[in-house]
This record gives sequence, C-alpha cells and structure tokens, in this order.
Amino acid sequence: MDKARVIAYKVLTQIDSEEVYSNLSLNREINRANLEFRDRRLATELVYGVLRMRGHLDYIINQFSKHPVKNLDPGVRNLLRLGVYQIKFLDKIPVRAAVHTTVELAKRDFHMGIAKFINGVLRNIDRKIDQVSFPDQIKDPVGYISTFYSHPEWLVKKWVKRYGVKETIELCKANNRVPELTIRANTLKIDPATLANNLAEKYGYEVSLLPYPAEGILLENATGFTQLKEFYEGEFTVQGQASMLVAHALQLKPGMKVADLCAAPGGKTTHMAALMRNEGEILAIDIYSHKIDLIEANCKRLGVTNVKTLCADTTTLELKEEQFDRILLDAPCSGLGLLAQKPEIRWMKTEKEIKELARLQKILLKKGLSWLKPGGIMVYSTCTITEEENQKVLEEALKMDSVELIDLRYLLPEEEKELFSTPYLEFLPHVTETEGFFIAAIRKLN
Ligand SMILES: C[S@@+](CC[C@H](N)C(=O)[O-])C[C@H]1O[C@@H](n2cnc3c(N)ncnc32)[C@H](O)[C@@H]1O
Repeated sequence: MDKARVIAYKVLTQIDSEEVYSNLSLNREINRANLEFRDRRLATELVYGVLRMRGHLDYIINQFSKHPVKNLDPGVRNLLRLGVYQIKFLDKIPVRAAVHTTVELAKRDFHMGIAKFINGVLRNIDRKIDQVSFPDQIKDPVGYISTFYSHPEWLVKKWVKRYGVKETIELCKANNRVPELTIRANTLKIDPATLANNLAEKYGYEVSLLPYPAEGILLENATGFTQLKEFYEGEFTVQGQASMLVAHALQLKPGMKVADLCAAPGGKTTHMAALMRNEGEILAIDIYSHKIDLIEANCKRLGVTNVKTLCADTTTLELKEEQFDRILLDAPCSGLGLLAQKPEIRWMKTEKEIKELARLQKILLKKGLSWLKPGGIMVYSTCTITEEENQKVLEEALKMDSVELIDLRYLLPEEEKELFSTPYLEFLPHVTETEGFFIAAIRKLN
C-alpha cells in the first residue's frame, strides 16, 4: 500500500481526533516508516495541504455527501479530505490514482459500505468540481473568505472588522502559503556567513543571509537538515525571522542577570546566552518539567553554559523584587501568527481561549515588571496577532507611571522600517512576509 498516503491519513486522523501537533506527529511517523525522499515529500504535502485547506475541502464535500462532514467518523472524513485535496490541488496526481488509493485505504480500515460511499462522493466531486460555487464575496464576505480561503468563521469575522475584506484576504492567502525555513546561526560556535557557505557547498542547499537579524539564514529546498552534523554540533537552530529579533530587543550585555519567564523549549533563552557570550546568568523558568528537559538539551547542543533552569508557575512564583537587569516574557499565546507553519492551529483555537490567555499574559507581565531593576528592560513577545493578547496587554502595563515604551524600529534595516508605524513591532504575515509576531520593549524608570 502507498506509504505516503498511509502516513498522511494516519497523521491527519490523529490531529483531528487527539489534537496533536502536525510537525511532531508527522516527523514521528515519517521516521518510524523510514520513508524515502519522494514519499516523505508527498506525505508532508498531503498533511499540510489538507490541514491548510480543510475548510475549503469540507465545504466541497458537504455539497456532495449525504452526511455532513462534522458528523462523519474522523477516519472517514480525513480520507475524503485527502481524496478531494488531491483532485482539486495536486495536478501531478491523476484523479484515478487519487480515488483508487483513497478507496483502498477505506477498504483496509472500514466495511465495504464506507469504501463505496467514499468512492461515490469522490467520483461525483471529480465530475462536478467546476460547478461548486462558494458564497458571494460581496453579499457574504465572511462566508466567502472562511470557506474559499479556509479559515474558521469567528477568526475571519474578527479580521474583517479590524482589517477590512481586502486585507483579510491577503492575510489568509499568506497563511496558506508554504512557509520559508529560517535558521539562526549560533554565534557561540560559528559566524553566519561561514555556516551559510558550508551548508550551500556541502549539501547543495539554496542559502541566503536574511536582511535582519545578522544571525538569520534562509534555507530553500532543504530537507533533512536536523540530521546534519552542523545541527547536532549546535551550529544552528531553527527559528522564525521575527522571533530572532526578540533577544536583540533586550539590549543584552555579557555579565547581566536575566530572567526568561516562559522559556521552553529555549529558542530565545539560547539566543540571549549567545548575545551575552555565555557570561552572566539567565534564569529560565517553565511550568512543565518535561519542557525544562528540552531547554537543558538545547543548551547542551548549542554550547550554552550560563543558564539555570527552574520548573515553576511564574504567576505564583515568589522572587526577590527588582533583581534582574533584563526580563523576557515570551508569553503563552493563541499562536495565530503561525498559521502557515502550523496550519491546524486555526481549527483548534477558540475565541474564549484568547480571553483567558490575555488574562494570564497581563498577570505574567506585571509579575515580571516587579522583578525588574529600575533602568532595566523587559520584553513582551507573542507569536500571535490578536489585539487582546498584544496591544491590550501592553496598554495595561503602560498604565504604570514608572515605565516607558522603547521604539524598536532601530532593530530593522531602513527599507523595512516603513512597514511599522508603532514603537512596538507587530509582524503581519501578508505585510512583512514573516511569521505573525509581536514584540514590545518596556524600560522601567529609575
Ligand atoms: C511561547 S512558549 C515559549 C517559547 C520559548 N520562549 C522559546 O523561544 O523557545 C510559552 C511557554 O510558556 C510556558 N508556560 C505557560 N504558562 C506558564 C506559567 N504560568 N509559568 C511558567 N511557564 C509557563 C509553556 O510551557 C511554554 O513552554
């Protein structure tokens, strides 16, 4: 049986029924099955494609299936989604092969009646795919955007209210793109230009240095990069371009005393350590002990030696006031800036969660400010783009009269500065062509 599709089907059903994350589940299954390059690429394309276009696919299926998609068994609905995705979006795959392989999987896992049902729906969709009409963009913009561009209705409604119809479409399109892979050179071990050259020359990757920050490298058409000697030896780590600005926003110096309030898995902790040349001390806190292990493993791989970890709930932790020179709060958030990287997030999050997260973020930010020395800097960052979790949380902190906001545009090259109109940096995927991200830096006054 076709290995790539077997794995795609398994991973999609797992994500649908157990809410596991796509990257973890897919990597585990791909490695377990020891897939060859071609199958690996197809399985990845199928999983991410179906997750991205799920709303679009379900809209089509609902027009042809006598049972609504939401009432179907998760296995059955993911087989249908896989079949329709191949028919509609993968020109290289003949329709006959798409239908046949899907029906074979249905026969393996379900009774004959289900296999016939899937066969019937897929053949019907193939014949009539050009007749499918989506809601009217003028009369029902939210319905149109959410089905055609495959995002949940509540989120589209929110964005249309904030950005208008045209910009919301651009944002959704950006979220549906295959994201770029960016890595951060670990300057404790190597300089970015040497690493970029090595990766290009030794492995034939298409490599370029990012316009910012200095450690950022763009890798195109790269697969299997976490198996490279350079990765094992800690010469680089995978990190989004906007996220790489966070440590810079703290204006770190060797010898400082720093706290990272929500640190795991340590992407930014290890970046801070590199900027501090491993001198000084970083207290890296996280609420989950298994995640503390990830911070420690990352520190070890990257040669970081100035980090002390602490497993604790930062909201209730008692520490001496005003003791840190720098504090990072890279807060737990809804993750809605990462819809290109983790497309399933859009189907998992709810509006209610956003409110709860905003409450938590405000508590964490206030706590951090109480531990910060006068004259010290605290950075607040999230990988989301909701006002509730970003601007509103910041507004609350700025009500204190002992703080001021630092203008972070100095971190950007001249040509990028005009994309930002505020002292804090809000990265929107359709504007900055990065992940969606938010960074604000607050100075505590003397
Ligand atoms: C956005 S992630 C941090 C990512 C990390 N800064 C990095 O760059 O790798 C947020 C982290 O906050 C942790 N967290 C959530 N609630 C917490 C709390 N009350 N106290 C401490 N850590 C918490 C989560 O376990 C999660 O690892």
